[in-house]
Amino acid sequence: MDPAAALAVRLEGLHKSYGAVQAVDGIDLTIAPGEIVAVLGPNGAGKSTTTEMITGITVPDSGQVQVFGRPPRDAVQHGLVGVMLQAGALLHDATVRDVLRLMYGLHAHPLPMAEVIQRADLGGFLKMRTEKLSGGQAQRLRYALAIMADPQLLILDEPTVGMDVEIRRAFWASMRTFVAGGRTVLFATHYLEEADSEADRIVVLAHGRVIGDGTPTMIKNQVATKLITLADRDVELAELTMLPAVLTGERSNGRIQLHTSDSDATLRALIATQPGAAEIEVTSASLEDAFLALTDQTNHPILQNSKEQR
Ligand SMILES: Nc1ncnc2c1ncn2[C@@H]1O[C@H](COP(=O)(O)OP(=O)(O)OP(=O)(O)O)[C@@H](O)[C@H]1O
Repeated sequence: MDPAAALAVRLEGLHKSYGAVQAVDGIDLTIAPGEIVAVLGPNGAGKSTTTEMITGITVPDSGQVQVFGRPPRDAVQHGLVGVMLQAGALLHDATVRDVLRLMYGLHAHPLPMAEVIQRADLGGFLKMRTEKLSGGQAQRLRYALAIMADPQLLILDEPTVGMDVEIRRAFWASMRTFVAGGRTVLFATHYLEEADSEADRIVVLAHGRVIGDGTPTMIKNQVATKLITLADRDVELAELTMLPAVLTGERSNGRIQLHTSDSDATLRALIATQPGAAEIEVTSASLEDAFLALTDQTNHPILQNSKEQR
């Protein structure tokens, strides 16, 4: 058997640009069957472009994509892949039931319709027209369409956008039971918390490249960074950026901002070595800030290969 067929997803040297924008800039990634993988990254990191290439919707400029050892479109046609794209178009002027029936006919071996409706929790609004659905309801319909073919690999691009907290929780609970039998899931998200609670592996993308790949705990330690700010007087920025665990330092609105991966270590050294340091504050950095610090800090991927240390 082709060894690639034993992998759910294999990406090799993937590149895709749109004009001057390098959306995906050399991604290598393998995903084994049964893995639940979150692709985490800020806006424009290349998450959607990557998921679109895995589903065959977007063709890479260079590099290879294999899904269960097949070209992506082939895998989709064989019902091996279920896809839920961000804001995927839903048929207009039709009810939820109409959409389900229409799509159901396209699959060779679909799940029983009652199971699709129950798993996506659509029972309460089958007669509603698609244009009247709330953001969260539309997402549940997209989810139903994704699982309908009884796929081995589910690809979900920011599946919980527009869902309130309760629906989000129910969605993930349903998803967990659906994949419990060993299906593979790849989902894109902006939310570290969601990646942490739902995935057993997190791949971090920034600027179209993989900058991290590991367990949620490992990635959380890397991206859940802190921001230390202090008055911009009687201290030297260059000296502060040399303190332990500091990732980046900059001046902003009359203050100095230090991005740190270990605020305790940075603070101890700051107090010990900088008598002029004043008006010190420590806050949690936003995920966007953390990504920026991680990608600014170095030109080479700093977290890569962390998977091997799991
Ligand atoms: N069809 C397109 N035409 C032109 N540029 C595009 C297209 N699709 C994506 N891009 C650009 O490629 C880059 C990567 O976009 P992509 O949507 O893959 O990122 P993302 O991580 O999914 O972002 P988001 O979280 O905002 O959806 C961005 O700069 C985006 O503007």
